[in-house]
Amino acid sequence: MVKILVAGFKGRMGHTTVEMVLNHPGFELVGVYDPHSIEKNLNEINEFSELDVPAYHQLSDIATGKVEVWIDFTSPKAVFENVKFALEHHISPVVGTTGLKDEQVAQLQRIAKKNQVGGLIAPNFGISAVLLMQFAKQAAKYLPDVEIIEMHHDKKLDAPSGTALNTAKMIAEIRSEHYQGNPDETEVLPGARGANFQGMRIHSVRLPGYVAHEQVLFGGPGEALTIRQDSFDRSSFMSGVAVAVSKIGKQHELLVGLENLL
Ligand SMILES: NC(=O)C1=CN([C@@H]2O[C@H](COP(=O)(O)OP(=O)(O)OC[C@H]3O[C@@H](n4cnc5c(N)ncnc54)[C@H](O)[C@@H]3O)[C@@H](O)[C@H]2O)C=CC1
Ligand SMILES: O=C(O)C1=N[C@H](C(=O)O)C[C@H](O)C1
Repeated sequence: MVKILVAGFKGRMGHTTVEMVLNHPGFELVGVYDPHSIEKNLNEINEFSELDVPAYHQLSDIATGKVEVWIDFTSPKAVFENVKFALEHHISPVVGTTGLKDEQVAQLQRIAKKNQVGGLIAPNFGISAVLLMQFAKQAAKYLPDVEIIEMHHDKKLDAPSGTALNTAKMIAEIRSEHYQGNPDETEVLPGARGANFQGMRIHSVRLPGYVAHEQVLFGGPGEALTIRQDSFDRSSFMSGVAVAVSKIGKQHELLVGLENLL
């Protein structure tokens, strides 16, 4: 049994993850963490009243010796400290939280190496999104003019989404940086052309009712290609999280991208 702590357990993803862990025959939930929660035990929540799982509110209270894998669905402000804490206590992080800066990821990778701990940061655990990113990278080789539209629920904190930014980074591995659009264009309303990543424009939509969706649009002379993925429900992320938890114990470095474990 893999012994797991879920950080951010009161949130949308954290709650879905707690249910997945409890229903998985190979996983054991040994703790939950959320400094903004009031419960001391998960059994104080009605649907989990039969369980006995300690709920922690500060990092220093966590019984680290009992935890093998730290699943993190928290917030862009919290994730760095959480993952650093896990790595320094020889706990493998499986991180879905977005918003880490490149230099923070590099620092965490150094800490993982020093402590010989494996881990994964995945901008998206949904297989449709993993495939979209790979297909987009392939397409950009032939159609290098690209714009990304990501659409999310209106409670999301970061923009652009981690998936959109990662899509742009993957495309940038094979696309040379260049300006797209008319060099003389003006934004009549500031921001109209979206964020700019090496000339690729990224547009972020936030609307109630949406979960997580992305379109990558390619245009060439006389033709266009659109690649789209939709997560209609947060269960779409759970098989990816489960795969990562099952495989992470065999790793000795901090990986980025679920494709590294598929
Ligand atoms: N990689 C993936 O496949 C996915 C990633 N995400 C990402 O996961 C993160 C969480 O998303 P949601 O669940 O929608 O957010 P949410 O706002 O519903 O939940 C976040 C939870 O984290 C808690 N929290 C805040 N600071 C904390 C800390 N220091 N330690 C532990 N918990 C803390 C909050 O109290 C809250 O309960 C976001 O960054 C989002 O982009 C979301 C869906 C899929
Ligand atoms: O906040 C979300 O909901 C999601 N966040 C991730 C991201 O920023 O890409 C993954 C997915 O899009 C859902």
